[in-house]
Amino acid sequence: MTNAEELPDRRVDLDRAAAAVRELLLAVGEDPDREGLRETPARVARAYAEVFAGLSQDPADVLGTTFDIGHEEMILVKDIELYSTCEHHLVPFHGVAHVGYIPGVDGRVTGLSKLARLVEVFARRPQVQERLTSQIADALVEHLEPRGVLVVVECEHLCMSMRGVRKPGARTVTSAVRGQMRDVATRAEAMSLVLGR
Ligand SMILES: Nc1nc2c(ncn2[C@@H]2O[C@H](COP(=O)(O)OP(=O)(O)OP(=O)(O)O)[C@@H](O)[C@H]2O)c(=O)[nH]1
Ligand SMILES: [Zn+2]
Repeated sequence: MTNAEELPDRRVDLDRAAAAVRELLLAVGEDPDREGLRETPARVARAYAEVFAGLSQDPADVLGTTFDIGHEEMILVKDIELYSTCEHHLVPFHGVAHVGYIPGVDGRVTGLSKLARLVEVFARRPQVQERLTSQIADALVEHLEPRGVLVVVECEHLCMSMRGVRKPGARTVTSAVRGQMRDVATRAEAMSLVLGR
């Protein structure tokens, strides 16, 4: 995938989503026609369109803007807040991503905000945290051709907090390391920057 035109049209079907939410309310024993719920199916459909907007976004568009500043050392943006949706239970998981890379031989970099936008593209989809982490890393490898990439994601999963095992506060940490970031010393430097709050 190189540009938005090549993506299938995956914009959310609002009417279909609203009908499904109405069915869900009926299934749990609610009355979707009572005053407080009357607008809820349409409202939830719009909310889902926002929460899953990443399905119709292409990381190539986000990382299309690069500039050559000849910087060859590590660049790390940390504590990028994220909200995603667990694909198993369709409830949120939220936390932070730390995204770092070492530019390629040409020293080309992307704008710092683009790293946060890249996180959004993949977070706003039904996800598991491991895939979210590796997709961010692999998109950077594909589009920036950097020497190395490190992505660390730390999240609390509401499916573990509000239901199921009910362990609020448990945080899941995942990482994806590519290229020169695999070197022990480089990785240690990146991790010390991530952990140094
Ligand atoms: N590896 C991984 N697991 C996840 C993620 N989000 C949710 N899960 C887990 O997915 C699993 C689904 O397990 P199932 O046994 O099929 O579903 P369940 O009966 O609802 O499981 P419980 O949550 O243990 O009640 C659970 O253990 C969740 O904690 C994620 O991002 N990565
Ligand atoms: Zn879950």
